[in-house]
Amino acid sequence: MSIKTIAVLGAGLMGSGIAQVAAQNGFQVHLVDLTFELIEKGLHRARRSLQRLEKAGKIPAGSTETVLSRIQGFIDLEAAAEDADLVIEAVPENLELKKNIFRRLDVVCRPEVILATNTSELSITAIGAATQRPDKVIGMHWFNPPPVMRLIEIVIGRNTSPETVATIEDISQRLGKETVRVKDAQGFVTSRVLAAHMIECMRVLEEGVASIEDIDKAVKLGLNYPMGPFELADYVGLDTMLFVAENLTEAYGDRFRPPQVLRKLVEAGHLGVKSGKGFYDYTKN
Ligand SMILES: C[C@H](O)CC(=O)SCCNC(=O)CCNC(=O)[C@H](O)C(C)(C)COP(=O)(O)OP(=O)(O)OC[C@H]1O[C@@H](n2cnc3c(N)ncnc32)[C@H](O)[C@@H]1OP(=O)(O)O
Ligand SMILES: NC(=O)c1ccc[n+]([C@@H]2O[C@H](COP(=O)([O-])OP(=O)(O)OC[C@H]3O[C@@H](n4cnc5c(N)ncnc54)[C@H](O)[C@@H]3O)[C@@H](O)[C@H]2O)c1
Repeated sequence: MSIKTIAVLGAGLMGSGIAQVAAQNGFQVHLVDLTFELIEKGLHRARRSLQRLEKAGKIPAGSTETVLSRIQGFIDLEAAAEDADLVIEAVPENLELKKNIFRRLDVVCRPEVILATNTSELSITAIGAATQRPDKVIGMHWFNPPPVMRLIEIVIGRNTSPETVATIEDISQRLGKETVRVKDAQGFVTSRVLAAHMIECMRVLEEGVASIEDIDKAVKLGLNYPMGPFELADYVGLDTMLFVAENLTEAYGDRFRPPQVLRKLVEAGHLGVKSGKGFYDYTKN
């Protein structure tokens, strides 16, 4: 099947970036969120990113608006998905929400359409089981920011077919990304390893070993990571990191138990860059 139109569900941090990358590579995109205001916010993020790429000469001069014109906003999931050739879901990290959405997609999408999820760590097999096409359900795990990060982690559910894997590898390549194949184990490779690193850094903070700023500086300059753990947690979203840590704890035990400092920030509504405050305060500049 030739893939021309991609429906992207969720216009948040990830969905807006995924929609942008798809549009940059010539696909028509149906971008879905709960309100047109949220879709506008996502398109604004994509516009700013495209302008950066244009300024750096990474996309042709004047192409920002052409790329954006390939993205159409929808608040009706069924209307967005019914003529899509591929669906990529990027709604919040909640298994029941994702299963419910996949159930609805299964009713409305043509039988041959692949349904991919950008989940950070939830079970692809469980999401697939909510549909009558588990062979066409797959994890397509992108990284933040999607226009810059080079990898898509392809997560193969228990019933995902080899044809589905091959099609998603091909599409990922057409989107300019490298891929790795990973089994459907909680946290896959990247979220499990990242969470272990971040949680240990939060424990170091809680034990009073060093300040937020000095832990970030140590990891950046001493270990050569592009961002310190607290900068990165704020960037990814503290709510997402808490969901990931809770689910990893259920799968692997106490070593992933979410530190209090993370839980309290989320309870206070401080979700990182997207809410204006997290480990750092972004409202000051
Ligand atoms: C939890 C989930 O399931 C999985 C995840 O997503 S885990 C998180 C994965 N992501 C990471 O680990 C990100 C770590 N950080 C980084 O790689 C880098 O800090 C970064 C790429 C975000 C920014 O790079 P950095 O050098 O720190 O800053 P900056 O100079 O602003 O950006 C570098 C280049 O990227 C570009 N860039 C950064 N963000 C961009 C965006 N959103 N859109 C377009 N271009 C962007 C900049 O314009 C710049 O381009 P240039 O080299 O041509 O000037
Ligand atoms: N933030 C990251 O760094 C990152 C990286 C890789 C994967 N992920 C995963 O991607 C997914 C989305 O994360 P995010 O950071 O973009 O979250 P986000 O909160 O920024 O965006 C989620 C969007 O989905 C929308 N939404 C909620 N219910 C919806 C529905 N029923 N239909 C359509 N849209 C709906 C929300 O309004 C919101 O705009 C999660 O599964 C997350 O684990 C996140």
